[in-house]
Amino acid sequence: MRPQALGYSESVPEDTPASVRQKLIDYISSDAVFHGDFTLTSGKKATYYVDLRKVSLDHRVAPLIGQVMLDLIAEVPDVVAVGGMTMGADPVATAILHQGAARGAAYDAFVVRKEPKDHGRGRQVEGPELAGKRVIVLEDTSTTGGSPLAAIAALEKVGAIIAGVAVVVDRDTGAREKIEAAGYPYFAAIGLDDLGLRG
Ligand SMILES: O=P(O)(O)OC[C@H]1O[C@H](OP(=O)(O)OP(=O)(O)O)[C@H](O)[C@@H]1O
Ligand SMILES: O=C(O)c1cc(=O)[nH]c(=O)[nH]1
Repeated sequence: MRPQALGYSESVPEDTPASVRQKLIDYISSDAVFHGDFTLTSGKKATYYVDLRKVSLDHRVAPLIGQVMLDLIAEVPDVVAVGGMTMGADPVATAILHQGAARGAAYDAFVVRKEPKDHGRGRQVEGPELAGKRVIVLEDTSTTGGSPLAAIAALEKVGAIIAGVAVVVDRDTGAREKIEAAGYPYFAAIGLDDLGLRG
């Protein structure tokens, strides 16, 4: 509720999608960008690393991620579930699930294991049954696009229909091109220019 005592309720700004996205960019810039020499999952070398786990597991920032990602995928029709390759995608998926529920949007979440489980039910995709269902594959940070393509292979094996790939931070190093060339729409919430990381 807005404070009545101010007497100028018109001037108390609501959060807008743009202001929420800017808050997220600020948190990522201050808490999740590390400079140095890094080896990436693809084996490539890099001079900075976006450790999105630092913010996707932070109670102040996870709700912002959920809201920004909901806005990013809002126009993709008939999507019933979101998720991706564990573990970077996992907190992003649950943020969407919870923020979506708060908005009345019914997205379930799923987790794709890096390898099928070698006991129990032997599943690689955990969560709801996805055969014949449209899903969005999530990524926290995307470099080559190899991880979402591996997640897609596992999802298609269980009959899911891929409606697109949505990433929080895109490093602009070929993931979009690779995903689109494979025939999937690619959505990115935040890029190098937003984070002041472009060359
Ligand atoms: O676009 P790509 O070249 O596939 O690289 C990006 C992937 O690398 C990171 O995961 P990582 O493999 O470090 O695993 P983790 O999420 O389990 O930490 C990140 O979370 C992405 O999933
Ligand atoms: O390519 C990667 O492995 C990678 C890059 C990055 O900036 N952040 C991350 O979590 N993974």
